[in-house]
Amino acid sequence: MSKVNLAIVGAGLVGGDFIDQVASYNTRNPSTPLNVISISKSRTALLSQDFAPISLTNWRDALASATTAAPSPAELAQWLSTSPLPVILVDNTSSPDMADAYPLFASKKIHIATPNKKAFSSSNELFQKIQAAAKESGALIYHEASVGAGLPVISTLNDLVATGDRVTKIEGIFSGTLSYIFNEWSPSAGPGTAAFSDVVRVAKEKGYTEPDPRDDLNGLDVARKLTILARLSGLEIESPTSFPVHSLIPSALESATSGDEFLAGLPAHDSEIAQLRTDAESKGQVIRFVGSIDVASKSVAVKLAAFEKSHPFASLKGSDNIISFYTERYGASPLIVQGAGAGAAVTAMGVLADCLKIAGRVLSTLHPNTHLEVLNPGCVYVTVHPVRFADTLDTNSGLKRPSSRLCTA
Ligand SMILES: NC(=O)C1=CN([C@@H]2O[C@H](COP(=O)(O)OP(=O)(O)OC[C@H]3O[C@@H](n4cnc5c(N)ncnc54)[C@H](OP(=O)(O)O)[C@@H]3O)[C@@H](O)[C@H]2O)C=CC1
Ligand SMILES: N[C@@H](CC=O)C(=O)O
Ligand code: NA
Repeated sequence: MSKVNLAIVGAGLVGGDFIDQVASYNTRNPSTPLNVISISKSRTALLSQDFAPISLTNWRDALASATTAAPSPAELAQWLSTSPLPVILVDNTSSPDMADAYPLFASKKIHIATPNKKAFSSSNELFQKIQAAAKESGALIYHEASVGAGLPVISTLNDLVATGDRVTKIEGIFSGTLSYIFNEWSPSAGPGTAAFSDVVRVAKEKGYTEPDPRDDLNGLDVARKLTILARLSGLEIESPTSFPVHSLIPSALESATSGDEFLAGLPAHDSEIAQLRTDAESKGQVIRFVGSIDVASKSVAVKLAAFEKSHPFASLKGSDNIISFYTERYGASPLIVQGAGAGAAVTAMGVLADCLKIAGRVLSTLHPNTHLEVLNPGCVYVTVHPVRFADTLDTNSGLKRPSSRLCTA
């Protein structure tokens, strides 16, 4: 057995690119393909019969004409628990209902790869339940793309923590949307001339924003990312609204009933925010939207701040994120991760890389010279070590059997 089944939920910007990347991966790796057994949107789905792989040729047309109702998370979990192969749920939605069902999926040993921040950044209770269910069943849960899209942010933090380094502070620009908006609106190269509302509209057109751009502009998306990183650094964060978060939503637009209504009303507020830019420029500074976690004082904050043009945050390009990890080992010279932090292709890449890591680790349990060790029993991150005594693989059942043969690896 060298395959896993993938159940994909969400086929929008990120999900669509993800499916295309899986199709391309399977073409390049025909002997070890990722078997896609379902693709669902909010209302309809393509579901495999008997877990046979779905053809990804023309999947968009097939999904557009599908009439099968999308299964509820509980129905999906029930079906996937009968999969003859290990199965990965790929949640490419931003749905809180999906996030709420992670404990159920994990309890059935359904592995999860996702860019959806909700499960790890909502209530601490949900976060704890997911960890407990994963620990109990051995389900692996990877969510690299939930912070900084495909950039290695979560894996870097986990490596720092797992190797015994002490993280003291994390700070940076965590929103691709807000990075793009402020890099364009308050450029380090010269005086900014663009209207704030125009730049927001282009950010949405480029696919950087959340499905509803207010989720970026209200600071909540950054707050969710900080919540995830703070929790992985060992801080107990009750929710993403339990610390100060700056919102860029004008108070008069707080009651807008849709993202489109909000965007239509935004130009009327361009001059309010332009004053901030004028003030910063008069001091030779630029405005950036930043997040910080101070581990020692347990303080987390999302804020607008002015930076000298020589500061690394001032010279970012496009939708780049920049994240600085200050730790005991790195001393005064922080470990910095920088690059595109939003967009369909780089986000889907992060999700696919997580699927490959899960597949590699799940399948390596079935191979003779490696085994899995859960580093932190409350945590879902694992590493692979060589073992001295090999297990033999029963190729019919796919189960490991202990063997007394000494492994030479
Ligand atoms: N865009 C980016 O740069 C980044 C995005 N992310 C995250 O990736 C995720 C996806 O974002 P994006 O692709 O932009 O969003 P989209 O709105 O483009 O796509 C969302 C998809 O999810 C489906 N969906 C929504 N709710 C449900 C549900 N309850 N059950 C089944 N399907 C559902 C939608 O179906 P339908 O079409 O029927 O509505 C749609 O196919 C989000 O969590 C986002 O935060 C993370 C990093 C970067
Ligand atoms: N809207 C988010 C997408 C990634 O999480 C962002 O702009 O960073
Ligand atoms: Na990432």
